[in-house]
Amino acid sequence: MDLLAAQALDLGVQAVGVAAASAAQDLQLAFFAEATRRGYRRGEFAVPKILAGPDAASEIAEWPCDIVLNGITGSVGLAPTLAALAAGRTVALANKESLVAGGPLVLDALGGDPDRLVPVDSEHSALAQCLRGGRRDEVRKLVLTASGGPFRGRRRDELAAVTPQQALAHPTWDMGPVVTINSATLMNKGLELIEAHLFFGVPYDDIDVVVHPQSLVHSMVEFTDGSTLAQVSPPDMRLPIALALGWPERVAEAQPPMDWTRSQALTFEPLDEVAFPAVELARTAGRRGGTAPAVFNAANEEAVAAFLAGRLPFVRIVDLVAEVIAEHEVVDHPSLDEVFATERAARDAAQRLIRRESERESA
Ligand SMILES: NC(=O)C1=CN([C@@H]2O[C@H](COP(=O)(O)OP(=O)(O)OC[C@H]3O[C@@H](n4cnc5c(N)ncnc54)[C@H](OP(=O)(O)O)[C@@H]3O)[C@@H](O)[C@H]2O)C=CC1
Ligand SMILES: CC(=O)[C@@H](O)[C@H](O)COP(=O)(O)O
Ligand SMILES: [Mn+2]
Repeated sequence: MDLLAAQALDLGVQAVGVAAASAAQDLQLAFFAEATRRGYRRGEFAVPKILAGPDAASEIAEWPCDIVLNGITGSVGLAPTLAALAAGRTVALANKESLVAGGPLVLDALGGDPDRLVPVDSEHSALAQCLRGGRRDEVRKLVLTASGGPFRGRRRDELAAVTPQQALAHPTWDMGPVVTINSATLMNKGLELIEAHLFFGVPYDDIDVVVHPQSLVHSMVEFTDGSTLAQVSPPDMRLPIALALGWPERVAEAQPPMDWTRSQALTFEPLDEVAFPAVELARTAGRRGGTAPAVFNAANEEAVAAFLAGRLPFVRIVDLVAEVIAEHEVVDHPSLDEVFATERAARDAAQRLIRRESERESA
């Protein structure tokens, strides 16, 4: 809170949105405390408007600006994405879950201008850069790279007892807890597979996933003449964020480049689909379309929260998502209300399975 207040003061931020009313009060107090600490007097600093509540992020997303960067975790980011697009903004999208949950609704909201949705996710930024290298009818496939997470190389039976602390130790990226657990289960790559299909309109059959432990090649595009273009840079989000904010222009010195004077290896290996079935599950949900991807994501969000709270074993995360999907009757071409209702039902179903699992464990 103190850091946010200090940053808001430094940047002269006009408005801040927070989910909880108590957080709004804390932020206001932190803001005035920081201004006092700096010796500012009334009138010497701009007081940002602090919006609170479940609609705060959507309200902020509608504010007049050049571009909205959605860096919220979870499909709770869908409403702000849609609000920003409806207000005519361009959206730089880190929040992949909003595209997965509400894909066709988000694409419709672009009003025929695909440039209003710009990828921030490192793989999709890489793909967008590589796609500049040829015409769309020259693209044979997209290749998404995956670090493989902290448990790369382990068999399924070796994953049974892994702890949240182990799963949170990502080998190459420093990220928030949900996306980090998703990287460990490979659910992140499943979400990114659906995200790539929606961003670039490439069929699921033509999107591959390959494990690349160094996270230096952020993704690749293979063209019909046999050429593959790869985007390479150190694992650092400053580059994709800067590129998204300035798209299609590059921002000079966005981050330090690769050091090609140093010996280093770039390695690639196939994904172990038995130990990590998340990508195949995502492919099935994505191909099915309708509400299936929203269920995939919502059930996963619940399972990840339960794993982090010590209420669900790691290997059960993906199993549970598969079970919730199996129970779900897909609605084709859902409205926003139908997406929300589907998500609620998927979360309830996931919670029931998690409770049953905990009861079985404690019996
Ligand atoms: N970190 C990375 O390198 C990358 C992240 N992404 C994606 O970006 C998104 C964010 O990831 P990351 O930054 O790592 O996650 P963090 O956990 O670090 O940050 C998540 C942010 O979401 C906010 N948030 C959560 N719920 C709500 C809500 N209901 N209303 C408003 N804000 C909310 C949090 O606010 P608060 O702090 O107030 O809780 C927090 O600022 C995810 O979708 C992730 O997959 C994609 C590529 C790379
Ligand atoms: C930085 C970023 O874009 C993350 O989504 C990252 O890709 C996670 O890495 P893995 O999912 O490949 O482990
Ligand atoms: Mn990514």
